[in-house]
Amino acid sequence: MMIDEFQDTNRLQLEVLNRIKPHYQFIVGDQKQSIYRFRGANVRLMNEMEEKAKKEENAEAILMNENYRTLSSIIHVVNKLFSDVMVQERTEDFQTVYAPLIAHRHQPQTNEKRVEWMKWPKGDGQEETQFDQLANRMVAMVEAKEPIVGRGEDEWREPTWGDMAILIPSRTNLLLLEQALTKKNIPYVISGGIGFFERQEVMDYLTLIRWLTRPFEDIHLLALLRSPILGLTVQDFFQMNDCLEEGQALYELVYEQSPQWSSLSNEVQTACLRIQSWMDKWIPFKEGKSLVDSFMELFVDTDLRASLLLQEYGLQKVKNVEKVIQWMVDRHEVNLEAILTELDIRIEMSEKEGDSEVERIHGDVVQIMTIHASKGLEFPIVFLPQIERSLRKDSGRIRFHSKYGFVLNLQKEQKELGQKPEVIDTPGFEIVKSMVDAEAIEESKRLFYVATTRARDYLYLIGEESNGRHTWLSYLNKVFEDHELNHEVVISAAYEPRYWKKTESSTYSIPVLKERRKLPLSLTVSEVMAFIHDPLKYYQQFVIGVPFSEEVNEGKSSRRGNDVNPSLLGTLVHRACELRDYGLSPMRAVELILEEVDLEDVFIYKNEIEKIMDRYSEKVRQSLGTPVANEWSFVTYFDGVELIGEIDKVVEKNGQIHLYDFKTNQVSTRTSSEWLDYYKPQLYLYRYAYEKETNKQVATASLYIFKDEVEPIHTLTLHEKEKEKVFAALKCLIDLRQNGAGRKEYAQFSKLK
Ligand SMILES: Nc1ncnc2c1ncn2[C@@H]1O[C@H](COP(=O)(O)OP(=O)(O)OP(=O)(O)O)[C@@H](O)[C@H]1O
Repeated sequence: MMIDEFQDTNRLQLEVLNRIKPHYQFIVGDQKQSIYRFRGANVRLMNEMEEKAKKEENAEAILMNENYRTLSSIIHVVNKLFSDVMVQERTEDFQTVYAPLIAHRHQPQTNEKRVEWMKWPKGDGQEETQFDQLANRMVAMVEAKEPIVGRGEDEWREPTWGDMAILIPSRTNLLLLEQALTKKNIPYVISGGIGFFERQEVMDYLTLIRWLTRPFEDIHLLALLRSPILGLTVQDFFQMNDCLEEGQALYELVYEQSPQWSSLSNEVQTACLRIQSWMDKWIPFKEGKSLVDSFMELFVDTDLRASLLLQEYGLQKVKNVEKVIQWMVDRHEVNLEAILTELDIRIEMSEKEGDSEVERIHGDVVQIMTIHASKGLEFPIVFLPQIERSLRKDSGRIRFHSKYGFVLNLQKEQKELGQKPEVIDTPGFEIVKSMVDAEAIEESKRLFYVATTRARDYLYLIGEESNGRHTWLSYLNKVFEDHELNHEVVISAAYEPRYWKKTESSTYSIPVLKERRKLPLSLTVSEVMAFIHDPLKYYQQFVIGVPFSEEVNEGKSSRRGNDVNPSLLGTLVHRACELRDYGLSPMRAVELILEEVDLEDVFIYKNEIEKIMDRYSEKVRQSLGTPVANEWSFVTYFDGVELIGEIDKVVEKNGQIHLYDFKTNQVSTRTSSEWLDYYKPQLYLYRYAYEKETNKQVATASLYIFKDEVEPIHTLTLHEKEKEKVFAALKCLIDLRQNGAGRKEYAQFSKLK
């Protein structure tokens, strides 16, 4: 049995191994890289295993400290640093002994320094952050075409963006880093597994819950306005900003309909009104029937559920939100704040998860990932920011230790204001706490080791000057003084702001996290139709996912009294026509389809369907031709994008293929030729799809309008110009979607239409 990455094993896993009792075990691991303590990994096990192998007769421990990855001058620094930081001999079982690496890869010039350290001066009023400085340095490298990088020892070349990786200790300051890179036009991509809590729909729902707990806090209010639930753009925010009076809070503008509103666009006003209506209903938040019901109701009320269902994999997305709702309910916490606190801890944990199953990105872009995610990977140039970051200690007030049992330190609630709170404290608490802290410190050293050893050719470290203890910066400072590292490390000067000039040939747009999450684009034919007829409405419905309010109203009013639901009627008629094609009598066909659905007002539907079916007589059907397919559904490709649709009927007549799109509910508001005009783009797209997928030529594509008693068939007359226009519109739509265009861009198309 062979086991790799053994340093990340926990006791239970080891127990499983012991029970399997393999005849031969081959275990590989590196104590220095044990970084999954939060998930139960136990560095002691590797230590124990090593000791055992040394002692046992039929076992052997082999030290593998040859390094073929990293240039020798970096290895020298790493050796000096970690010989000092880690121990030479263990005094505690969770410590890591440092065995120096033996460098096998040598650089072209022996005395060239390959580790750089930027001591970023601390200053509150400073305009630049360490991330800006890091970005300047990156641009400088590409401009100056150094340091050269390579594989092995013989091939050397100039550095490119794709050679660089920024490894971050956590995602906390990711936004600052992204801003700095964007400002300098540096192309980048964020890699790493997207955890459950980072899914767009889950984040959107949580944005809603966060707002619910603190509706007057700008950050939560802004997040909600910006989320796809309300979908305001940055431009909208500028508009709101212009509108704000001095000293006025954002919530005052949003929650109070004032004369100021007249200078806000309709979109912003609508968003504010929607948020106000939620405010009236939901705040202060009271659990109604049950917490789960309230959470679900909120999901529905805000239209988030409906808008998810309209999206691709809609049902899956709804299930994901329901899962997070269940997760919150299962906390059994006293209030929303407490649930959110737990949630933040959970998210903080999952940030580290992602392991090394990170797909490598191809292309000339800088990669950003957490150090945990970089494990097992290597990059020519590694940038390590925030080395001043202090250790995050576990703040738990109740702990368990195998020797001391449960220990705790809890404050009782104050009986009266101003009274000193009573503390319940067990004697072992401080001892256990300091032991756990010591373990955390050791793990933090190992994380630093993992980060530095990802570099093949160059290592750049940056951190704000600080006096924090147990920080990576403090280790560097100490070793630097003790070992005169200045022969091996460049102490970097501050680089002036530099901007990468976007050249015309540069094809890389900056892929942001949101884009990486995007599923491959697929469009339905009816979606394309919606865009062609009203781009702005399309944006609202398909991009933001909010149904048009007037449409919602219309939909409701049209179902009043004895009216039938037109789309259901359409479906039923299609199905009945299909059954007719299979040879069923008209009566039997109608009977069967009505049995399939459970309808209250079945007679009204029956009546309507029969009226329509009368017109789809035997004679009519035969005149159409021999059926090839009913409801022929397709997924075809156009410009690399999926195009999805369904053709009601395909027939063959005199050796030629004809396509029909049945229209059962078109009423007298338009004439048949107006309907044809309206549906032309759809017929062009159907022709395209059928020909592309079957390699057969289509002779005609027609609408079959049931309510047109005189002449139900309306055939598309092909016009090259018209066809070009339809596909040009489709291209525009693809372009807008792929570039994440906002309301403004769609609005422009509305004007052009
Ligand atoms: N014998 C060798 N000769 C030349 N190159 C080698 C040799 N062995 C490994 N390498 C190269 O060294 C690099 C590191 O190898 P590998 O990923 O197997 O090491 P590792 O011990 O798993 O590293 P880590 O645990 O630090 O991630 C790779 O680029 C690999 O191609």
